[in-house]
Amino acid sequence: MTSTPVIDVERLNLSYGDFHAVKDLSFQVRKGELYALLGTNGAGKTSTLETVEGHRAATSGTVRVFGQSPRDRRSVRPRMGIMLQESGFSPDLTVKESVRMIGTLSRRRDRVERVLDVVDLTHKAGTKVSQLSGGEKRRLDFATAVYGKPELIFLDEPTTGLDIQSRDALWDAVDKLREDGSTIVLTTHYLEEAQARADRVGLMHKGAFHQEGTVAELTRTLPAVIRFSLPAGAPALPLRAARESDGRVLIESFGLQETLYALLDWAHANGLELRELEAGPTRLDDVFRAIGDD
Ligand SMILES: Nc1ncnc2c1ncn2[C@@H]1O[C@H](COP(=O)(O)OP(=O)(O)OP(=O)(O)O)[C@@H](O)[C@H]1O
Repeated sequence: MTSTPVIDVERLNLSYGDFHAVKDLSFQVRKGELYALLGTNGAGKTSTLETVEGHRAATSGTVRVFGQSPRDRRSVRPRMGIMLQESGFSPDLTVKESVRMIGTLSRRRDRVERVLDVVDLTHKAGTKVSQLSGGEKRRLDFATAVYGKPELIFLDEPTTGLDIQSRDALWDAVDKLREDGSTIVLTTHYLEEAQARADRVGLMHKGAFHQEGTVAELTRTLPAVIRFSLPAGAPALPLRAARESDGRVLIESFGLQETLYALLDWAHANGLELRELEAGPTRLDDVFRAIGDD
């Protein structure tokens, strides 16, 4: 039996006065998935998520979370952890008091010490929020998502301002939550993080999905890219190529391996070095760039 999706959005519309911000949007997130809701600025991601989180009423359409309306806060809210871009902890509270407050507000059970350990703030337990660095504040925000290991977790730009060690630690913690069965909804402008971790991506533009699917499904629509520099006076290339503004050669290919064979054969036969050679599959960045202004 296929279980009820954790999130089920059907023909969601959101308007601000005359402005139609979200247009007939439908998507589902299944149990255990990491779903990345991505998009251009102003695409409608925040508006959509606020509705799914129960903070905003839909203009029309239906939103179900665990099969219920997210506006039914008493039953749905304790099951979701929301890491906002800023949690707004009181600056006068200590880190430990803030984490304890998450427990009171969320009505989930956990040990404050365990949560402090997960977000690596044990050594700052007695420090006031106002005295934390930007990265430490962000890790405290992350505690709202981790506390009580909720079934559904929203991560809004979770790694902004974090150094590489803290980023890795955050993703390790997310991986552990997923092993325990949590479902994750991620928004981020760090596309490489979504590329590496999302099971599926909903890519929004101007209130609707431009594309939705796995990363492979999204990137398959664009060719892979090969870049390199050639010495002056090199013979003409045997493949269709363009020149980038910095003079590097750019070749696009839907058959990366075959094209590379042809290119390397040609370079070898002509005794040429392809300097700064890069070749790789299309990335989510490229899919974003291809959205254009349509
Ligand atoms: N309270 C509001 N009143 C009027 N318009 C709004 C309001 N909130 C959002 N909008 C508009 O709705 C559109 C969608 O905004 P939203 O914040 O959902 O986009 P987003 O995808 O989260 O954007 P970003 O990546 O820039 O944060 C934007 O054009 C925005 O200007």
